[in-house]
This record gives sequence, structure tokens and C-alpha cells, in this order.
Amino acid sequence: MIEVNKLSKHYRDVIAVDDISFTVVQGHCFGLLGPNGAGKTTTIEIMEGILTPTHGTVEFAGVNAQEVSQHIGIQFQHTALQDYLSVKETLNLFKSFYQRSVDIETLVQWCDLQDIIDRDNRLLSGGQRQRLLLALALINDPQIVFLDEPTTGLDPQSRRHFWQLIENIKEQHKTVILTTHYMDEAQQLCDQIVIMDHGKIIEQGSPKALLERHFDQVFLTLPTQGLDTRILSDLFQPGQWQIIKERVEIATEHVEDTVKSLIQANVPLTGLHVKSANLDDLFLKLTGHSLRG
Ligand SMILES: Nc1ncnc2c1ncn2[C@@H]1O[C@H](COP(=O)(O)OP(=O)(O)OP(=O)(O)O)[C@@H](O)[C@H]1O
Repeated sequence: MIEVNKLSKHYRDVIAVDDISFTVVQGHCFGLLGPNGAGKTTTIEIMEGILTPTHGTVEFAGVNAQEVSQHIGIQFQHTALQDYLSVKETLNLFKSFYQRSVDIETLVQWCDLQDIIDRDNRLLSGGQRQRLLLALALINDPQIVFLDEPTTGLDPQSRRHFWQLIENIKEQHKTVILTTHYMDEAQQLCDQIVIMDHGKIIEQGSPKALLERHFDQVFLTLPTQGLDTRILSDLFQPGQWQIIKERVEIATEHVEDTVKSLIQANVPLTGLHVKSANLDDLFLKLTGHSLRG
């Protein structure tokens, strides 16, 4: 559906995006991931036609360049909403800007706005505001919806609620392009991801394929409290274990053997968890630093 080819964006002495190429498949949820400053917003703004690239091209299959804006909807990180208007009045205002639009009732259903439809924009919580901004991005019934960090700053419950709405949008066979620095969000929603760091792509593929490609191991984790870490140094290779937030994490391909050696060394196993690698672990492995660090 969208072909991004050898894209770069240079500012005076900063290379924000550095020769990246990828394809977005129609109907997929595509995730652009990376830490602050990785180049995600610059890439997405070039795709949206807001910024001009220094080099490279973005092509939308079956759509000529002049008509692209009619086929896309954008939820920006920051959008000013008109004071003293209700949610319904805001939807009607934005609807009047377009020749083609979705029924307000349909938008209310997609974005779960029933409870707040008569509320003044100024009284919306963070999660409610994001739901309204999503509805505004969908108002022209676009084939492609761009969401730039839509859940940043939301509480966990509102984030999960928003994920459900993105699933609703996918059910309408729309293509969703999402930037996020929440790996769990990408893992939950995205069919395909591109991981960026310092303007370059460091990995791309489906979350499942990437994890299978990079990890044969699972992780055993234990509370550090009451644990003598010298025992771990004796039992395991230096890169095989690390301490993260008051828990020791041991990477292993052989869970039973590792548990046996911990028992033999009298390591207390209260609070032992076994977890599979996730996209956070992948990011750490690829870059040597944590995404949120
Ligand atoms: N107008 C500009 N002039 C100069 N440098 C810029 C400009 N816009 C972005 N940059 C720089 O380009 C790099 C990429 O920025 P970008 O906003 O695309 O990253 P990001 O991955 O979206 O980060 P965030 O998660 O913080 O939004 C950063 O180093 C940023 O400081």
C-alpha cells in the first residue's frame, strides 16, 4: 500500500532520518518504534506530506500524489480543540470541512464516545480527548490512519481502552500507522514493525518473527532481596544475567538445568518467574540500551 524508498531528512547539522526503506501492507497495523529522537515523527510527517524529504520517495499504491490527502487521516500528538464546544459540536464542525465523511453515530460507536458526546472539550480527561482526536482523524473515512504516539501519558486502563478502538479501526480494513515507544503496545497491536534508532532502521518484520529470529532463550527472574549475587557470578556467564528493577534476570535455553543449578546452590526460588522475550528485550539486545532509558 505504501512504499517508502531510501528516505532521508537532514536539518542543518542533524540527520533526523538516514536512508530508510520499508513497505506498509494494506489493512495492517504498522508500528514505527524507537526512543525519543530516533526519527519517528520526522518519518511519519514525511509520509503524511507535511515535511519534504531531503532524499527519497513515499508512494501510495493506486493513489496519485495530489489526492493522497483525501485518503489519509491524522491524529497528531498535540491538537488544539475549540473551547466551549461539546464533543458532538466538534465532530459536526470537522465533518463540515470534508465532502466525504462518516456518520457521527458510526464514529461514536468506533471511538466509544457515547458517554461524553455532550461534554465540553475542556472537561475531557486525557483518554477521552485521545478518543475524540481519533474520531477526528477518521472523520473523512480515510483508508490510512496515522497515529503519532496516541497513548503517551495515558493511564494503563485508558491505554488498553484505546487499543480496543484501534482493533475496531482495523476491523474496518483500514491501514493503521502508529508511532510509539511502548513495546507492549506494538506487540499487542502491530502486524509489522520497524525499529529505528539514530535515524536508521535497526530491525523490521512482524513482532513474532523478530522475536523468533533473535531469541532461543527464555528469562528466569528472581527478586534480588536476600540473594547473594556472587553465587550467580559463579553459576552463569557475565552476559547471561543482569539486575533490572530489584530482580535478577537470567537468560537460558535450558530452564530445567538452570533451575536445578540454582537449587543445588541453595538459591531461594520464592518469587521465581519464567518469561518469554518481548520487544523490550529485543530493543535492549539490538542497541545495548533500554527503550525507556
Ligand atoms: N526542525 C528541526 N530542526 C532540527 N532538528 C530537528 C528538527 N526536527 C527534528 N529534529 C531532530 O531530528 C531528530 C529526530 O527527531 P524526531 O522528532 O523525528 O524523533 P522521534 O523519534 O519522533 O522522537 P519523539 O519520540 O521524541 O517524538 C532529533 O534529533 C531531533 O532533535
